[in-house]
Amino acid sequence: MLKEEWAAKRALLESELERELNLENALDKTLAESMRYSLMAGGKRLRPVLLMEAAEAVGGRGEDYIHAACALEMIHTYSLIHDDLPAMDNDDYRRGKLTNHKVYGAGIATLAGDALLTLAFEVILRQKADSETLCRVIREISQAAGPDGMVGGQAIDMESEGKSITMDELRKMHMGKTGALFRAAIRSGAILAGAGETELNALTRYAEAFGLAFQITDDILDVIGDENEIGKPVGSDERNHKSTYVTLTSLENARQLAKDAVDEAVLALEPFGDKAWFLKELVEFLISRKK
Ligand SMILES: CC(C)=CCC/C(C)=C/COP(=O)(O)OP(=O)(O)O
Ligand SMILES: C=C(C)CCOP(=O)(O)OP(=O)(O)O
Repeated sequence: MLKEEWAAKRALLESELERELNLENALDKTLAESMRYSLMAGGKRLRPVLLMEAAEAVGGRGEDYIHAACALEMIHTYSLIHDDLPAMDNDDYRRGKLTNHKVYGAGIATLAGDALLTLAFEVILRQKADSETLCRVIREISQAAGPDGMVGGQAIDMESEGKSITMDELRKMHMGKTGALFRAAIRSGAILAGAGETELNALTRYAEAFGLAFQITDDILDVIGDENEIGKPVGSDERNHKSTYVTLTSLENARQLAKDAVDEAVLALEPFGDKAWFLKELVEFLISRKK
């Protein structure tokens, strides 16, 4: 069952992330607390779970890749802390709690993000794998997080506020801002578990469709979601004058685009049969999610 498997993988992550954040030996207690505040605030842990499940789809054991999985969640959490800062989206709530800068101030919040990003690369070095494979995975993740991936997409996002952009530009922005890390998560899990080129290509196709379905759903939830359930403000895209799949088309159209992306993702998994059951159920669940 999807929920049980997801919960089991999440539990493993929670305890490993907890172990990584050693408050007692921290050079600066406030910084360590602020990193912990956001990292342990209960996200869905989608990216690390995807990494582990991609490994399972190619016959590996997800648990064996826990360090790479933790590193991804640290990078994702850093990006959320920075995304919420006054200089970016200026949001007050995230993961059902006040945003990091609302509690610790913008300076410490910026440093907490920086620290999680750098810690991620120390943590991934704990991952057992032959050095060539590990270097390949670190390259996947750093490229996805960097200027030609997440950071680049975020820059396009900021520069597009208040402007009308085309569907093509929107897709390009999201492929960087959100899609790149999902893609790196899935590819990294597959690479670590020894996927061949054909398997890797199929999972990359799944990853790209997954990212698209996730983003369209995020845009839809920003319009019709329940603030208490999603743990962050709704209507923020409109307030920040952002183009989304909903504003560029319509709610109905956005729903259809999300469904098409799910179909594409499921199709990409066909060669894996039952081994990819979790990835299949997850993407199907994704478009009906409430948070
Ligand atoms: C380098 C940085 C800061 C990257 C941010 C990446 C990211 C996916 C932010 C959240 O996007 P969003 O603003 O669309 O989502 P939410 O509604 O969750 O804030
Ligand atoms: C990419 C976007 C839209 C930011 C939120 O990501 P998630 O929806 O995965 O957030 P958490 O569950 O990790 O809080």
